[in-house]
Amino acid sequence: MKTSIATVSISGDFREKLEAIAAAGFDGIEIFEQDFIAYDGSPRDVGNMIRDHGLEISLFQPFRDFEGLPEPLRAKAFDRAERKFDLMQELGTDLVLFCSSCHPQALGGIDRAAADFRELGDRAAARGLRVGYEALAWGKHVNDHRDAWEIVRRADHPNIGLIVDSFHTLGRKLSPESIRSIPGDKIFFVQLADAPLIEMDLLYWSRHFRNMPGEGDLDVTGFMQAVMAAGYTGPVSLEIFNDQFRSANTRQLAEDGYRSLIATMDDVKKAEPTLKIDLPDLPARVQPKGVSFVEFAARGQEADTLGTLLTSLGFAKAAKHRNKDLSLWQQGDIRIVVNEETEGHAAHTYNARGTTVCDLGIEVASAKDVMTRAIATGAKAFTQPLDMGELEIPAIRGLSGSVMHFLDGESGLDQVWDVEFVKEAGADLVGAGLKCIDHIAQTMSYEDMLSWTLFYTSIFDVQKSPMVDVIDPDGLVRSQVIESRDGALKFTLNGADSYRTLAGRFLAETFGASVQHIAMSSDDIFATAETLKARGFVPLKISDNYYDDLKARFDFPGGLLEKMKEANVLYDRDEKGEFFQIYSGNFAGGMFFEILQRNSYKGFGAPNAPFRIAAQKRQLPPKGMPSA
Ligand SMILES: O=C(O)c1ccc(O)c(O)c1
Ligand SMILES: [Mg+2]
Repeated sequence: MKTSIATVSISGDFREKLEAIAAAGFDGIEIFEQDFIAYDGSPRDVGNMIRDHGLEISLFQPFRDFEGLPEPLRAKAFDRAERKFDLMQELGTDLVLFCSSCHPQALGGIDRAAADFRELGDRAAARGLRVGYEALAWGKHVNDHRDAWEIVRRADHPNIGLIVDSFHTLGRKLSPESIRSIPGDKIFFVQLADAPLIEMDLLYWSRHFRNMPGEGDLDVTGFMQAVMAAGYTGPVSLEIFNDQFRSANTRQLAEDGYRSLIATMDDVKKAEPTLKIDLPDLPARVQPKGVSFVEFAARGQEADTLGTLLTSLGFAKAAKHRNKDLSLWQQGDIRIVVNEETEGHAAHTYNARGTTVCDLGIEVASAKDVMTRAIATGAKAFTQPLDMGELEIPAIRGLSGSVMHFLDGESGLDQVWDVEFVKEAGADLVGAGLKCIDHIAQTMSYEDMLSWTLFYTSIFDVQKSPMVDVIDPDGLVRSQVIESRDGALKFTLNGADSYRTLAGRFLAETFGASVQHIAMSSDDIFATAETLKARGFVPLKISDNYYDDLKARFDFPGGLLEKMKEANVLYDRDEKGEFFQIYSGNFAGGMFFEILQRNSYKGFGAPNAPFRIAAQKRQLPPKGMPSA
């Protein structure tokens, strides 16, 4: 299976785009004419530059407003086509996309359009070129792939074929099923794009909001099943118009594109195993079992401060690594590793960002399967030299330099704590009732949210929630939940637009670190609060106004509101149950811990977020001063 991507899909100048597209693993590109025109180089040089990157030109596009014109416009359109045929031959590509006409003087009529394409087919054939016809969702007379196919069918010319584009079909809510009955060899090319479901003008939606398959709400997999069932054997190409992508990181976008294409085609293959798809068999998305460990990079005084905070939270230093400067802090099923090494990945992370989370360990059924799937979808394996007796725990680089390890029972990797660590004698493992990690909150720039979501949803069997807005006194933060079906693994992704928000300040102060807070669950938050108080833990102080408002919104059994106020507990309720939260103060440039109790409640306390953020901001030093 050949993969391709339209140059308009990603940011950068022409050369940067090519480098990123080639590095991400694509076989070819669609040259979007504007990108070519903006480039200062001859068509031959451009063609050679593309081939020097190991890429082929799978398509040249778009040619607009061709069919159905009255004379003399018609003759002019053919002349224009001949000029572009010249260009294609210089570039070295044999396929061009003609999109359905939006010309105000275009006359309708399927047979008129078919006749135009038949004549065009003769002219293309004389040069060994092929023309594909695409119905734009907003075309003047042709805006449905079924009509475009009827024109191609009646043109009845070997050099004239159809181009289908998932956006134009699915965006108009047309069923892709009719594509199944088109002869596969008459489909010359297929373009894929997803989009979030937003009610708006089709053209505007298409030109500004398309995104990578899997990032939006359209059934791109179902569309592609129909195309493959037709017997299509050509390249599968991405064509994304997105305002945000035009300014985002070029390499990241190209990697996202490749990841989305492979994951989508794998979905197509799994949904309809009888289809012929030339793609290696991949393990299915992996069912995560939970967070095995969270590793902080810290050093000296900062490591001591973190240790003091962990102690006040009920953790005990349970073990030390045999060879390395790693401490294991434990409580219930929660493991926090503090890495004070001065060489290697944690040390690099510490040097760049200060105390921060440098690694996550995820428990899975098969580490081998998750690695195979992650690597096939473009993730890079991460390795470090091992000392004697150390286990090789498979790992990949996540986004923004983070590292994710996979531990399983299958290969005994979950025994690492007994194999590599030595228990500390007399560690107080009674704790404060914290049982397990409920969720991990990652802060990122808003433009990186789709990349992270795609990263998780293409590897793990997880669902994404709709995005919600969280109001910070200094801006908006967008929040999205990524959650496994049974809730064993939950991430909340927070996207900051402005550096003035709490999330944005964290990004600025930690140079783009990712994990900002870790939420841990208790079965009895008030008992936990008592123990924590005795251990010297200082909760985030919540305003009295908050409790007055709670009193107005909910009926509480006698004494509960007072207990919450006393312990600075935040509260929420949904149709399933109740939710209690306590926050720690900030440490290390804006990180914090959350303690929570869920009584069947499914959410994350979103209504409390603005008040929690405001309280956290009161703790910060004045703007412009570094935080503790
Ligand atoms: O928005 C457009 O004009 C446009 C052009 C070419 C395409 O292939 C397409 O899907 C849309
Ligand atoms: Mg298209």
